[in-house]
Amino acid sequence: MQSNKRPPASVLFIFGGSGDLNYRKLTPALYNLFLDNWMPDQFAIAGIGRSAYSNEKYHEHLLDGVTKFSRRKGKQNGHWTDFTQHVSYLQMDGDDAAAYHKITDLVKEKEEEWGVHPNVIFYLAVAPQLVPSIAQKLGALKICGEKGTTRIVVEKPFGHDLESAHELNLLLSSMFAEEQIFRIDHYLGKETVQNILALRFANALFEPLWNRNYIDHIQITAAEAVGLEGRGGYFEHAGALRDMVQNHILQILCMIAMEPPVSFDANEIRNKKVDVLNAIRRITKEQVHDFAVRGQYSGGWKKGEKVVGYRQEEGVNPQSNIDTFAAVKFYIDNWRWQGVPFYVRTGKYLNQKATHITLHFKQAPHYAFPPESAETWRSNRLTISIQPNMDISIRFQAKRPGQTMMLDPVDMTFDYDAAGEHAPEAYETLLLDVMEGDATLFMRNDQVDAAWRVIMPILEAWENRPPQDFPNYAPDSWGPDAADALIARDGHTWLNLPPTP
Ligand SMILES: NC(=O)C1=CN([C@@H]2O[C@H](COP(=O)(O)OP(=O)(O)OC[C@H]3O[C@@H](n4cnc5c(N)ncnc54)[C@H](OP(=O)(O)O)[C@@H]3O)[C@@H](O)[C@H]2O)C=CC1
Ligand SMILES: O=C1O[C@H](COP(=O)(O)O)[C@@H](O)[C@H](O)[C@H]1O
Repeated sequence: MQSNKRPPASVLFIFGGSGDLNYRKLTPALYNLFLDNWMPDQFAIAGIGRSAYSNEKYHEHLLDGVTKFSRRKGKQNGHWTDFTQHVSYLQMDGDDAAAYHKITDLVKEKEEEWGVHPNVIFYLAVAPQLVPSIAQKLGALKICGEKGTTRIVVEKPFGHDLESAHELNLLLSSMFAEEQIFRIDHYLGKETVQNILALRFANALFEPLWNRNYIDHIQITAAEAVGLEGRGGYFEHAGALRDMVQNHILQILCMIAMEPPVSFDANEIRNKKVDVLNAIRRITKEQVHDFAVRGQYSGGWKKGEKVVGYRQEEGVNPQSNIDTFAAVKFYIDNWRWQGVPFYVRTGKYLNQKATHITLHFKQAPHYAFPPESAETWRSNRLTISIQPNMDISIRFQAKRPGQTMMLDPVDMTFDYDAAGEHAPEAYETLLLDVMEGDATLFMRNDQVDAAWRVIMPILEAWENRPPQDFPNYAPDSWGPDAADALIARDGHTWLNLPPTP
């Protein structure tokens, strides 16, 4: 094990300790931090839920999740028993104020055992409608007044729309200081997303090109091959625009479009990002059909397996108008990006899992080669692949070896995959940041509001005008035809990268 500068003593309460997110992501991440020697010397983790579990049964349940979902794929589970010495389960109803003494009792017990006052972290991995009720009860606990040492982590979606997000922000800030509130967006913890900052701001090479003078347009794709995975009840109240665009995709867009930060101070980075959100052109509800496309998958075949359509999924209204696909064209009205379209798209049951950003450069000002020398001469592009491929690739024209002047596009690629299973998962990075009190990769209240403001006209237009053509795309496709038309109107096509061999 390497020797790391580790966070101070911490007690972590996970509301939703019996839920899916903890099973698949949080506990595997915490166990990896433990194996990599990043957990504090003194720590305790308490999962909270109404379900009944003995500690022993709870550990078994969590180990199952670790074996299936950890990046280590079940390797090094030999240290599991050591880890579970720190993990317990508290059966309680988050709506029952009388049960909250269980929390203060555990903190007190650990304080006495360790002889220090620990960080107390409340991770709210529960449905969004439960968040206000739990937050209110936590706010009433005496330990929550202790600024700096008590933190609350709120999962996405943060609110349901601009108004509810605003209310939630008001509620949280009436009980916690801003530096105690960690609004999580797990995309910001991904290694390849963080690397966007390194690529842009540690290299002078790209800066002169990174603007409207050289960039023709930008595409961001966050395609998912999976469907609902049992989350119909949640998705029916969300939809792809809320689930992915309002948060993950707009955050990536901010990192691509933001101005260089003066320092890596949390507020400096967040200021630069919020400037981008505030500069995104507001469209009216009437303009929405020119800028946004929605889709919903039908039943069909997915990699040789028969799957049901969205409206037949469990927990879904058989007449549902919820979007499982969304594509939007954004403009950023500022000096750097005037006139450069940013096309973004996301969807469930698409042809493959692929998250990537491509910057398509303008054509060379004068092309002296014979027209037949190349298939296309607008082929300069920079691709940042976030997942599952993790690489950065520059495409340019090169002479085909031989006696004639024929050109071919070639790729120069940096493979981030080399770190393989050693690269930390997003939730590892973010949980460590919470324990250390570093909010750089978390959303500030004004960022959340600004992101909602960007998508509200689209949400409102979609809610008021039912789609006439749902379902409108087949599983294993790249979404509805209208999404191709959205970008084709401007003379472009979506870039679908070939799958990993
Ligand atoms: N799952 C995922 O991949 C992702 C989830 N998220 C977000 O994480 C949050 C949780 O999602 P997920 O884990 O999938 O949801 P689940 O439905 O799997 O889990 C919900 C959890 O909430 C608990 N719960 C419900 N009611 C109460 C109550 N009254 N008191 C105490 N606990 C309660 C449930 O426990 P019990 O029934 O035992 O009470 C359960 O542990 C959501 O906001 C979701 O959007 C974000 C990104 C990805
Ligand atoms: O937040 C969410 O993200 C996942 C996709 O996350 P990824 O890390 O696998 O790309 C998405 O499936 C889910 O619907 C959404 O809530």
